[in-house]
Amino acid sequence: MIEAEGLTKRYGERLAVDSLTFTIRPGQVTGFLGPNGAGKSTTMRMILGLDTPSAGVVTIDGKPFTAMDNPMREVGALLDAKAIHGGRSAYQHLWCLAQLGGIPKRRVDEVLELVGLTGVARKRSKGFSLGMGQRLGIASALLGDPKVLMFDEPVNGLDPEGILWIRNLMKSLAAQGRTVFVSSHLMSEMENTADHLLVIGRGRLIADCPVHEFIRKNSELAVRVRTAEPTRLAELVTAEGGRVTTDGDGTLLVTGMGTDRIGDLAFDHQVRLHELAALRASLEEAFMEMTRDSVEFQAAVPAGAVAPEVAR
Ligand SMILES: Nc1ncnc2c1ncn2[C@@H]1O[C@H](COP(=O)(O)OP(=O)(O)OP(=O)(O)O)[C@@H](O)[C@H]1O
Repeated sequence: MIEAEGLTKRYGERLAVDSLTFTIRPGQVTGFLGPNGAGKSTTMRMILGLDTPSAGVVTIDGKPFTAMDNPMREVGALLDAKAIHGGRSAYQHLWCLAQLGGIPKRRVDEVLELVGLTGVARKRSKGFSLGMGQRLGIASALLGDPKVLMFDEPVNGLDPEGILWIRNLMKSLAAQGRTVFVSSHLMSEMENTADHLLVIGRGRLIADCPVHEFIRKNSELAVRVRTAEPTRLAELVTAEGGRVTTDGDGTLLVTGMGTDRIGDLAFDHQVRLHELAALRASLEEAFMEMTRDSVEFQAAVPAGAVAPEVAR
């Protein structure tokens, strides 16, 4: 478990992390979301004792990182996958770390196997692809078999297969009862990986809730309706307080009214329906909506097509 209380980091005039209080619980994947510059890496560095808080405290299983006897066995982290000596092989890199942490040699083979690098373990890591580098970074984090794991943007630049692999790994680590804390600015990725979300913007806590609750609270439900009589149904829905927009082929998009009510209305007035589907905004949309005011670098974004999903 990771617990922060009033965690604050100031760089001169800049308040990078602003009085964050949160608890990251074991047994689930907690996604750490925020736009660029929100303070995610700074927070993670403070958890790992790599940065000193200007105020507040953060502990891992009740202790500050700096007070741990053998940190490698208690917490594993992937902060910067490139922080590896290119002249060394994956095996040498892990064996050096293992010796520092008093970890037996067989564990090096175990983690190499776990991340799928056994076949290239003796090759110099200089020739590693981004994905292999990430795998090696993850192997280092897992070396001490720690209960707490932190990954800063682990899927950055990975191909779909690598992303899927990391996603499944996070979930299985959480299912083993570990605390898994992972930062990302890929909302769609968190939607598929995380159980719980911590959202920050400009260093401040914006949300701390389960993923499904985040979506429910931050996205308006819309309903897509296809009918042989769009004009008539639109009138009926509007008369009952719903809001209707139409697209070119006569499909209605209704907000402010759920599928049950629309279906009943259609039935009562004998309007034939061809499709009635609840849509919800993706996490991406909910996140952008929520952090709209806290984005450090705003760019003009063209009004994009909504890519809603059918509600589960
Ligand atoms: N060593 C530093 N000195 C001065 N300012 C810093 C330092 N490290 C971070 N900052 C500033 O603190 C703020 C938070 O940065 P941080 O890297 O923690 O954000 P982030 O959420 O991880 O962003 P990104 O997604 O872009 O990595 C930014 O405005 C950044 O410029």
